[in-house]
Amino acid sequence: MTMTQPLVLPDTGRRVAVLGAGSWGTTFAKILGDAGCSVAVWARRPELAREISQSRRNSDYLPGINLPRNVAASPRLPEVLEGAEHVYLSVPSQSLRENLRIVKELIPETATVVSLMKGVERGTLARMSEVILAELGIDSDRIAVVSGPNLALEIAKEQPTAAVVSSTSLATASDVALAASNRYFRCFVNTDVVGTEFGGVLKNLIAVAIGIVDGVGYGENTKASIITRGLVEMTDFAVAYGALPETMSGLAGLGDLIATCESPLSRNNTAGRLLGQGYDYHEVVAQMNQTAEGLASVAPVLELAAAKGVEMPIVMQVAEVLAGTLAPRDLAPHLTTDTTEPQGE
Ligand SMILES: NC(=O)C1=CN([C@@H]2O[C@H](COP(=O)(O)OP(=O)(O)OC[C@H]3O[C@@H](n4cnc5c(N)ncnc54)[C@H](OP(=O)(O)O)[C@@H]3O)[C@@H](O)[C@H]2O)C=CC1
Ligand SMILES: O=C(CO)COP(=O)(O)O
Repeated sequence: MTMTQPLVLPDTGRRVAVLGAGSWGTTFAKILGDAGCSVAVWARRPELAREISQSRRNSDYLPGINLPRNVAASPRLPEVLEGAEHVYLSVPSQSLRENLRIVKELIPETATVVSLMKGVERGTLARMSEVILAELGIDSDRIAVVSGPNLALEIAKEQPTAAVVSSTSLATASDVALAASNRYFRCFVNTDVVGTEFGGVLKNLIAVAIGIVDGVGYGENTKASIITRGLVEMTDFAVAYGALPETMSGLAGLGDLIATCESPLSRNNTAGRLLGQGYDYHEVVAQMNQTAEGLASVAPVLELAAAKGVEMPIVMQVAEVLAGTLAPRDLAPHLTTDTTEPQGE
């Protein structure tokens, strides 16, 4: 049996930690490393930690991508978190709370905690920043979220991309944006945490709808109709929860909606396409070997929408397709809940 080596990092820049070595955690570690940070990654599987540290590769999630030398990984949380100024979280949303309970005592007292995730917790209906606040009990000014049109593999290939960093503290958002901006990744800042987080959650649901109609074989008119009406649903919902409408027409809303709905790299889009091709929910879950957050977020988003009286006919129909009560081919025409009356756009 090969022993896991201790974490060795060049002392070149500010020390940061990334928890989660999937496609986004690893890509974000590369972003931070290429921005000059010294990056410790937590990979729960020792063999993956070894590959990242020794070969500077993550062949499971980012085949063909080389990681910079200031990125190293370990399966041992204490050495990953030691001295971290920023802690970036990139595990599946539904597992965040249990993971925070494990790492709580290990997070340095003054560290900024940054969510890279795009989901809502089932049961509590909490956004990821709310789960962080509840579990860590830290000042909300020490929490930031990152969102935007950020398909991991494209960024890992260093294709120019923009993102939004949001925090209740503009100083915290700016500090994270500085740490995470490099020649191919540019971070903008805002203080609309609600809008920035919900943008990432909601576009996943519309991307599932797009995948469904794609799988059925419908064309561009159908998809453009769903994207456009989907943005209305996203905006109505987020604004009802206090988001600014301009956040939804920016990178974290429309920007991410376009990227996710257009790309076969999107796991949500892919899951939808499988549904549209006739696979049922369980078959789709079994075929996905990466996180498709939208599948778990549908129910909590519809609960949140109902609580504010927001109508979300597209998301509702995604839920029905997932439940097997609506045929995928019947999703597209029903862009409104009421077909007896003409509706304003
Ligand atoms: N991929 C992308 O393009 C983007 C993703 N995001 C968001 O980032 C978040 C993470 O997604 P992504 O990296 O893509 O997902 P992946 O499926 O690629 O990776 C998931 C990671 O979490 C680990 N993991 C799985 N289950 C658990 C658990 N119960 N406890 C601890 N760790 C666990 C996996 O470990 P193991 O390998 O051992 O299973 C893996 O390291 C999601 O919220 C997603 O929406 C945001 C922007 C872009
Ligand atoms: O959030 C993403 C792009 O911004 C990634 O989308 P998927 O999770 O659907 O792959």
